[in-house]
Amino acid sequence: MPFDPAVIRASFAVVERRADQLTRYFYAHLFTHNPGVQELFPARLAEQRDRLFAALTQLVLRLDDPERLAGYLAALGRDHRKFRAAPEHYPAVGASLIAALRHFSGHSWTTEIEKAWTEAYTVIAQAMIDAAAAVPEEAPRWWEAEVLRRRRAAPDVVVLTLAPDRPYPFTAGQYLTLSSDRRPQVWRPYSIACAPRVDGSLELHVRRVPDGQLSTALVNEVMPGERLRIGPPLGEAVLDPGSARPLLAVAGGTGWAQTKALLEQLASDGGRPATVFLAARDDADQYDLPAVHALVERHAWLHVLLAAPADRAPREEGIALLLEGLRDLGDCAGYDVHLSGPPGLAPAVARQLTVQGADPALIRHDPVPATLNRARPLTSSDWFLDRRDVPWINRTELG
Ligand SMILES: NC(=O)C1=CN([C@@H]2O[C@H](COP(=O)(O)OP(=O)(O)OC[C@H]3O[C@@H](n4cnc5c(N)ncnc54)[C@H](O)[C@@H]3O)[C@@H](O)[C@H]2O)C=CC1
Repeated sequence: MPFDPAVIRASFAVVERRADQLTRYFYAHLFTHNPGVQELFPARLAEQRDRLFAALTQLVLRLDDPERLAGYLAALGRDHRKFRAAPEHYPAVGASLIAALRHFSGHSWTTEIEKAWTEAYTVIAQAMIDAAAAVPEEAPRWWEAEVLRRRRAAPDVVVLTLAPDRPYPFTAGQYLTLSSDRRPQVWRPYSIACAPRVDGSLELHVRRVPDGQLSTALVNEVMPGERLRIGPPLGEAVLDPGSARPLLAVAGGTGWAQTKALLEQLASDGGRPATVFLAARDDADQYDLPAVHALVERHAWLHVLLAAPADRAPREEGIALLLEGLRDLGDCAGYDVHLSGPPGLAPAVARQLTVQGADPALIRHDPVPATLNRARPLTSSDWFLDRRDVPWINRTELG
């Protein structure tokens, strides 16, 4: 690699806490210097800003692992075909990114850092451009998909069945990005909730989130017969194809979608011992129980444990209940572990299962959003103002 990953990482740590301002500055810079580009972006940029920084964080995390970096960049480059990103757009984005990094690094910005970022961005952009160019021109930039069925599974959750207009090759455990003309230019990721099917249809589980532009449209407005747009499949949290180890999956809320796909795939591969912890906010929030029961009845190798606190219990209670249930499992050595659910779940559960003997190299989950990495305090007063767990108190022992 022409640049030093350590220089990039150290410089990224300086701006990480200012992610919001940095990305705001980035887009302002990009739109000011490139009139017309703004049309490619959604009207409400707030969530888009978060996504840019999340992608940047994923890149920085992979800098030391050229193979994983290459895979990530190739998928990102192919995915950007759906935005009609062209090679000539990349220098403009690079210039605005470096301007933003420089602005928020203050005095710590040096010519050495600028050189490292410029070189890193050149490598990143070229890898994305090459990956996009390697896709045959006639290959779809996105797929049109008709909503075949829409089932309201809980007051704020719908299960959608989609029929893509062309074959949609994917591996169980992957996710896709989805867009609707009801919210132009807004693309959101959803795990595919099934293994590949003979009829080519796809299942998605969508929960309406507060202020969620697309999820609100999908849960409240979208009807069977309507057409949506889906981007190419993404994600690496798939089954290890060569593994004969037992599987341990932990799913929170609609994270069940990914687990369900993995279980269907295990079943079609002949099955192997699998234990699933399925956590919800309360009993009524276990939105897909008929499918869970059907899987358990059909497959003797499958064991599912449901974790749901009493109605309207505080969120912390749901988390505690899940972690307690996992603790009862005891030794977790030798499992393939799959985690899916809200952003905090994977780090918390991975930490606990590792203590219980799980091998960190066998734990898989989708990337955790960058917002979780922003907890690093800027100053000592920040540190005192932040609410945090006190690590030296074991709450369960106190109770
Ligand atoms: N592939 C994936 O990882 C997928 C992730 N998701 C994400 O899953 C989330 C689903 O949200 P909701 O359904 O609202 O779930 P939720 O926020 O209601 O959580 C469901 C349950 O998960 C457990 N949980 C939550 N936070 C935890 C933590 N920090 N540590 C340990 N356990 C925790 C609790 O038992 C909770 O009751 C969304 O953020 C969505 O983006 C959804 C689909 C697939």
